[in-house]
Amino acid sequence: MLEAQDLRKAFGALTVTNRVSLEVARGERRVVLGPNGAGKTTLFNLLVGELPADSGQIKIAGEDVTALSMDARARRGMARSYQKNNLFSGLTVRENLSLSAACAQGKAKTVARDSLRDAGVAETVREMASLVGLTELLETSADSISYGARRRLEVGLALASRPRVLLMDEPTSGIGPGGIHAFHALLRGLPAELTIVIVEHDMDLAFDIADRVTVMNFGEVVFDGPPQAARESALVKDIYLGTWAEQP
Ligand SMILES: Nc1ncnc2c1ncn2[C@@H]1O[C@H](COP(=O)(O)OP(=O)(O)OP(=O)(O)O)[C@@H](O)[C@H]1O
Repeated sequence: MLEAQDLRKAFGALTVTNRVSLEVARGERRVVLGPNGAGKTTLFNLLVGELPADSGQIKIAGEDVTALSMDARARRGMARSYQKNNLFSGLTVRENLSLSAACAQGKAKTVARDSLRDAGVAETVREMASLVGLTELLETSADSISYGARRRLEVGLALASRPRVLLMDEPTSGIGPGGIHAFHALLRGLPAELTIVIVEHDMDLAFDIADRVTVMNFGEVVFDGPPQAARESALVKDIYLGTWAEQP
């Protein structure tokens, strides 16, 4: 469903992703692990089209999207939920979800009460709120809900476009053990055919949800395999203990 072939990106003299290839099957839960600065966020930026790759190729469902804009990739089913807070804090949960659904359905030209009351938009909002466990909080302002609920709302916003591929950058960062538990329940409740790629720092959490794990270090993929193999890999352990050094 999502393929990257030999992606490379440099900022000046600093190469931040190099020879990155991955292939994520339809419905797969892929976790991308790696220490700070390994290039995980940059990889996401390349995949969604926020950054152009210097070289390499990206495909969604077999179609080459490397030259396409972020919007064009979104129309082909790519969505991303952000590490940073990306909500309209003055608006309610319902209004946030409605705006996202109206945009995704091309009904936001006159963003106003009319588009937000549209039956198709309202239906999507109901569905997404239920998927991310926010039905009870629909009328609450986004700045009054807990941090964990805000993170779930961000996922809801990304889902409102009914993506085929969802990229999540550290969706559980800073939400505490209870929030993490709720987030994992949310992940398990998402449609089985949705392809999900998650950047996650915590290995145990990653192993709990991953079908397959990709480990990055110094901008390169250094491991790609099932969670159990990642858990047993001396290389992966070394990277996490900080004793692995880049080979010349
Ligand atoms: N726009 C930019 N200009 C210059 N350097 C950048 C830019 N964006 C990222 N970098 C550098 O690229 C490297 C990889 O950063 P990136 O954010 O992709 O890593 P990461 O694995 O997501 O790390 P973290 O877990 O801390 O978010 C870092 O050294 C970072 O400083």
